[in-house]
Amino acid sequence: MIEVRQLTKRYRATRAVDGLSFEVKPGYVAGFLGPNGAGKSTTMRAILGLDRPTSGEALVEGRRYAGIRRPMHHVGALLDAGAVHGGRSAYDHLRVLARSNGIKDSRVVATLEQVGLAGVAKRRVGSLSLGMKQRLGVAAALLGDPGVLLFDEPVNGLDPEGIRWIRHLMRGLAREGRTVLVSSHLMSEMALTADRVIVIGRGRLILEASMQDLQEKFKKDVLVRTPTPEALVAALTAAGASTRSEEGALLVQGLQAPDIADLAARRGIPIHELTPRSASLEDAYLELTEDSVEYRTKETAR
Ligand SMILES: Nc1ncnc2c1ncn2[C@@H]1O[C@H](COP(=O)(O)OP(=O)(O)OP(=O)(O)O)[C@@H](O)[C@H]1O
Repeated sequence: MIEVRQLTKRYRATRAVDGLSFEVKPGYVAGFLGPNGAGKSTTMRAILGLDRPTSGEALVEGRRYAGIRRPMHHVGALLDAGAVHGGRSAYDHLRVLARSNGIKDSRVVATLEQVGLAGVAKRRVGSLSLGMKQRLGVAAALLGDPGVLLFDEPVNGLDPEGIRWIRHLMRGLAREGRTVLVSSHLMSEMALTADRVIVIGRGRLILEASMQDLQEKFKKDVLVRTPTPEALVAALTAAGASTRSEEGALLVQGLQAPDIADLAARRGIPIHELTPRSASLEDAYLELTEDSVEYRTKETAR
């Protein structure tokens, strides 16, 4: 479980995070979305005790990170996969981490297997490809078998095979009952991975919802074609729907497609096409974060 409560982090004049509250429960992958500079990394750093909140708090399994003894047993994170000591072997890199948290060497072997790096365990970290470094970062996060996992932009720079692997891994971790928080710029990526989304902009919460509710919320309208639009508009308006015309079709809001069909049938109005339309998730996301992006653009232009 992750609990972020009224979290604020200020850097001089910048409010990187501004009174942000949300929760992630075990058994779910939560997608953490927001435009550049929205405050995602700062929030994750606060959860991991790497940044001190100006006010508010971020708790992992009910405790502040700093108060957790041997934290790798409780929370694992993949932040910047490139930021590892290049001179050590993959095995030694993990062994140093493991020993600092009282984790047995046998666990190092097991996690190297789990992430598919057993064959390159003796290779220097510096010589590994970006995809392999990403897997090594994941191995480090999993070492202590933690209940909470944070991934900051894990698919950045990965090839399609690597992306599919990470997606699969995160879903599997949630299925095992772990709490997974993953940041991304891409709603389309999150649609394939996350059960819930937390969207932030300018350090504030814009939306926290299940992926299903988000899709429902952005159902746009129903496109209807009929040879007798006047009769249908009158019937729909009387039923409380709103309509507008576009390129020979009617766009109807306020009634679902089956209700429109039933209504038309009752009145003997012929229907030639009936198509429910929803905004793509990417469009929905852009609409949600539009204001925050504008704000940032103006701010940097100053
Ligand atoms: N150490 C710091 N010193 C000063 N300002 C900072 C620092 N870290 C972050 N910021 C500012 O805080 C804001 C939030 O940054 P943060 O990196 O958390 O956003 P983000 O959502 O992770 O962005 P991105 O998607 O680009 O990684 C930005 O305006 C950033 O410039």
